[in-house]
Amino acid sequence: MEYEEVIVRRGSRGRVPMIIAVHSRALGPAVGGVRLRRYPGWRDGLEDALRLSKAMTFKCAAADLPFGGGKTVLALDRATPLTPEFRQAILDDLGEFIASLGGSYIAGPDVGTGPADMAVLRRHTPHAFCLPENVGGTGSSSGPTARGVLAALRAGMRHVFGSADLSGRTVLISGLGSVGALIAEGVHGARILVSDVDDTKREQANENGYEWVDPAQVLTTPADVLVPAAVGGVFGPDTIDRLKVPLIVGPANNQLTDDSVAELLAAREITWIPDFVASAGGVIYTLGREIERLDHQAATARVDAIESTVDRILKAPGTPLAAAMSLATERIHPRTKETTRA
Ligand SMILES: NC(=O)c1ccc[n+]([C@@H]2O[C@H](COP(=O)([O-])OP(=O)(O)OC[C@H]3O[C@@H](n4cnc5c(N)ncnc54)[C@H](O)[C@@H]3O)[C@@H](O)[C@H]2O)c1
Repeated sequence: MEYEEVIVRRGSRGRVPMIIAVHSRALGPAVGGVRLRRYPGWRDGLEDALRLSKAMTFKCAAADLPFGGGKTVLALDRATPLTPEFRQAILDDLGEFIASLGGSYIAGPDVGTGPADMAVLRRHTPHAFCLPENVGGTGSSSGPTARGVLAALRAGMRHVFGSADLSGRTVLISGLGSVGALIAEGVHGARILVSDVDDTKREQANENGYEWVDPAQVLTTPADVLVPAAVGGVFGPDTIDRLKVPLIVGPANNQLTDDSVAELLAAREITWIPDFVASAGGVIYTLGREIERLDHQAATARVDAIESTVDRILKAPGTPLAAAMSLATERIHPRTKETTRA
């Protein structure tokens, strides 16, 4: 089994299956978000926990963090309404569960949970991060996530265009949400195109002087850089033929339908910066501040170091995905140096 520990427990208050998967602690305590969503059965939740905890190991290792990969899934059934009381009961159960692990797993927010839920866990255990600002946490991670994407973008620009200067370049941002809007504010000098399935964002785009692109046209609109900042699974064998961009870098998780798409993008001479590298700014910053107790400057410097990580990945042979995976793997399993005796 490639996982260090996988525990499934049913909470005594909420009676919801809670799955904590610890993929690896080779580099430090396992960190990973708490996913609270409905599943056909708890075994489907288990699959998610296994897949996502492994992805966290690689995300942390690629970011050179002293943490391993873990994940929690709280597998709701399809029917029970998620009332505030029920939510509280589930989180109290989980808080006790995490406390019983003695620090081998540290929880953060993920799909279905946020900083306020982490504050509930903190009543039971110190092993939760990304707390609201009013209880001493760093609050939303969107700012450092956007900062990390901009760092990755600079490295990508240098690789593709020979300069990180965005003047006269066209940047197309898909998803004008909390991260996408901050990226748009940060791409100084560029012509900015934005797109969102939420049509009410059109006004926000107009007010800021961004040009609007219909979501159906995103994959066929020519631009210098495409920034996926909405949902995953956007690049697959049937969609990438239409792309008219030389560089893709953005925060959206799991952008490729599967890893083999990285080869197809490379064959089309499109530079794709792996999402788990580009999107790591939030986790780097919040862990740094709340768990490692770094000051703002030191944690921000770590986020900015995404630029040199991407430089390194883009200089390595093979696709950027293969290079990022191999960088992470080297850190997780450093090759033991052979010693010879005289
Ligand atoms: N917030 C973070 O710190 C963080 C960290 C790592 C990764 N991410 C990932 O980055 C992405 C953006 O995160 P966010 O916090 O800004 O989310 P968000 O929910 O604030 O914004 C997402 C935006 O995308 C839009 N959208 C949804 N589907 C779309 C589609 N098919 N085409 C165009 N627009 C679409 C939504 O209307 C929304 O405006 C997500 O994939 C998220 O998982 C976020």
